[in-house]
Amino acid sequence: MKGVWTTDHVREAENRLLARVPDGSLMRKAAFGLATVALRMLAPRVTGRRVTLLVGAGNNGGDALWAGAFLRRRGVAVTAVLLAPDRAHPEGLAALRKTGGRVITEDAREAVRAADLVIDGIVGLSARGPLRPAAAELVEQVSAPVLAVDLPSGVEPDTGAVNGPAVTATATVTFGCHKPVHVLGEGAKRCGEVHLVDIGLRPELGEPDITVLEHADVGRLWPVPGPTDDKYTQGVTGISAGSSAYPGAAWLSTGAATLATSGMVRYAGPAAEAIRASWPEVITTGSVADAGRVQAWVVGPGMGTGASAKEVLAQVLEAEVPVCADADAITLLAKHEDLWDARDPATPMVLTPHDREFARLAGEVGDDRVAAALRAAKRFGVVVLLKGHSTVVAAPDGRALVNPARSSWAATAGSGDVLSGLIGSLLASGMDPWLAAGCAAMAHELAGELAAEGAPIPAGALLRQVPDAIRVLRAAAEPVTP
Ligand SMILES: NC(=O)C1=CN([C@@H]2O[C@H](COP(=O)(O)OP(=O)(O)OC[C@H]3O[C@@H](n4cnc5c(N)ncnc54)[C@H](O)[C@@H]3O)[C@@H](O)[C@H]2O)[C@@H](O)CC1
Ligand SMILES: Nc1ncnc2c1ncn2[C@@H]1O[C@H](COP(=O)(O)OP(=O)(O)O)[C@@H](O)[C@H]1O
Ligand SMILES: [K+]
Repeated sequence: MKGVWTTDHVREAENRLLARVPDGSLMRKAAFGLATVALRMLAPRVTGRRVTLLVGAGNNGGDALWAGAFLRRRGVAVTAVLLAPDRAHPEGLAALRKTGGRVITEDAREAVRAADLVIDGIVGLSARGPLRPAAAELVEQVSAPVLAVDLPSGVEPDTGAVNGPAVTATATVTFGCHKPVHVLGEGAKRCGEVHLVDIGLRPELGEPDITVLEHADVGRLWPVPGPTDDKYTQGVTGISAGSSAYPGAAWLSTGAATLATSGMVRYAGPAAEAIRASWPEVITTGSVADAGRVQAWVVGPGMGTGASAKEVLAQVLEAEVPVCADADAITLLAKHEDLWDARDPATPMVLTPHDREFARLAGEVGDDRVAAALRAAKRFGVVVLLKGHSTVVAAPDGRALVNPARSSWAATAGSGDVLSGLIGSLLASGMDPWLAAGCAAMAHELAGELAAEGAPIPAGALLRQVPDAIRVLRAAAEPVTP
């Protein structure tokens, strides 16, 4: 598991650390790590290569200047462009000048265009809003790889939001820990490869604000049948989905539950015949009332939002087993407040809205997706999985998890139905609902990646890769044999 800390918490931790280490040592450590990554990006030839530093008003620029001094000692031709000459970090500037680095304050276009590598030290943790026009104009001239200091300038550090001109980095060096920008939204895409440089901050940081699961974590958590298990003991998943208009949603969701875990799947709804034909191992009935016992329900995909769908949703909520409510079930819950009364608040529930469903339920998502999901989770007493390129999973107790996607191939019609089936089967296995949603999000994204291999895919292709995705996750959890 990887931890992520908000800028406020990073700053507090930095202040505690700064109080007990010699002046300037932290920045030099950070800059040395930055220079090391820069050298790797320049390799194999380093001497005589041209590195241009874009230097802003604060310590972010200070890091870039100190790194420039380290690079000079390795024979790199370093030019620093000072965007705020009066406020450039004095010690960093002195260090660069001492090593023979060139410093310019105007006519910087050529230095930017001719660079082999650009280091973005325009703004870091104190960044607010997009790049200012002068910086934006310079950044537009860049064609070389960009190494961002702490974060790509112009991106919001705590949300990853991009609301105007911002740097797109080839790689980003983060100091001490990961921050929200490195895992959230457009910002995460702008970071490129993220390198963590240890500056001794970890002991000062406390509990992370956001968790990012890794393949091995999910592989370890994935339910595996034991020698004494049978089809019931592993948990039975119930799927209440589909309609005559949308039988495919039922097919995708049921298929995902069938492929994700070894227990049993029951389907209840109007697509029973179609399900029987393609998933013969699923026990099908026409209605939730006749379905028999399940350990978790998935409800909503393609079920419609009329009176009969509302009645079905109420029955599922009254069953007092964990529920994953998706798609139309979310719209129904937003429309009919009385539906919430059908639910036992102590029984786990996962809601899986995309942005428009979220807006119906809890207002516009806004830039801060983690805060929005946490707010809704607390308000409704449920786990909220907010879909998108970075999936956010928030629990009512304040836990937040982010699953950053490596590609966007999963953004295709019906792929959300697959996700709900995965979550349902993990809930049925008895997994904590926050982890169930997080593990499902990762398996889902990985299945999409494996299926796509660089070309668009339908949701059915993503579904078929679920077993391979589970294999990859479980393999990551196995100890490496020498
Ligand atoms: N505090 C520490 O001990 C350490 C800090 N480090 C570096 O310090 C950085 C934070 O430094 P600072 O707090 O001095 O602030 P920054 O360097 O992030 O920002 C400096 C100033 O830039 C201006 N600014 C804000 N938004 C802007 C925008 N969109 N365009 C242009 N200018 C903008 C503001 O006036 C702000 O105060 C970190 O990102 C990291 O790079 C590292 O050296 C590690 C140690
Ligand atoms: N840009 C994106 N990059 C990666 N994954 C995405 C992106 N947009 C959406 N997804 C994922 O694709 C799925 C889409 O679900 P949803 O919007 O419910 O579609 P549908 O209702 O058609 O199944 C979700 O799992 C979501 O997280
Ligand atoms: K930066």
